[in-house]
Amino acid sequence: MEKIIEIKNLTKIYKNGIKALENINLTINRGEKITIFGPNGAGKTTLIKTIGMFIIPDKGKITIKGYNIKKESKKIKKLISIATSNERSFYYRLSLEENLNFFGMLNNLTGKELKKKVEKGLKEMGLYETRKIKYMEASTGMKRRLNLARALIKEAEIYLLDEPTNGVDIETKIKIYEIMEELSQKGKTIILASHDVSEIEKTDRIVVLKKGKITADKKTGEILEKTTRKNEEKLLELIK
Ligand SMILES: Nc1ncnc2c1ncn2[C@@H]1O[C@H](COP(=O)(O)OP(=O)(O)OP(=O)(O)O)[C@@H](O)[C@H]1O
Repeated sequence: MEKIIEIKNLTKIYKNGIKALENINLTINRGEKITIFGPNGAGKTTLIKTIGMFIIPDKGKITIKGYNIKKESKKIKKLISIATSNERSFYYRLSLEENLNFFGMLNNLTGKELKKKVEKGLKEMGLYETRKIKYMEASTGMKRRLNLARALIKEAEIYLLDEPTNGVDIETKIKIYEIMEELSQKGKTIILASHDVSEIEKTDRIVVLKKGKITADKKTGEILEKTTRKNEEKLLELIK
């Protein structure tokens, strides 16, 4: 298996003294679908954002496809696409469609390809009808879906998705799972931060974080049963 992400002795301490990540060691292979699972405040978002280069770690090393994130961030930017909640980097006065167009252009999409991808993204996320609404006038759910559409239209090798189906309706949820499956079929690596059983079931591996430390790393099938009934209890057992 080809290693795509290697994390060694990663530590992140916020200015308020909170150690959000402590000595994390993790290797992720190309094409894996993996969930970072843990209770509130465990460090999931911090880990996702550190891999996504939004957060600078205090200690440790991350390499992506052999590139060091400290020294070769430009190369890595092309390889990753990230969707986190509380996204602030949209233009408030632009419409949903204009925001996606702008982002597509930043990612070197032009002409027909840009148009096609933006349209597909809007349709997949159920935003086509409301595409002319200004970002500042969109509902929270629309903003979340736009955030996902933006992450999913980018041609990347690694998709980092922080609770991707949180706050979206069932139809969009199913669509997101379909897209995740499509990406996976193409050999893309997908990393989720999640509490959601149905989301976790779609991944192959579960890495459990507790108070900034990895406490378990298992194949999803080793933990969860095929029938989903008891799975919520099993996941709770892991973070007790
Ligand atoms: N910008 C920040 N400044 C200071 N402390 C922070 C900051 N962001 C997160 N923390 C703290 O770091 C710890 C890990 O937070 P993080 O958001 O990574 O956890 P999480 O597992 O994603 O939680 P949740 O499931 O609630 O989203 C928490 O104790 C949190 O309060």
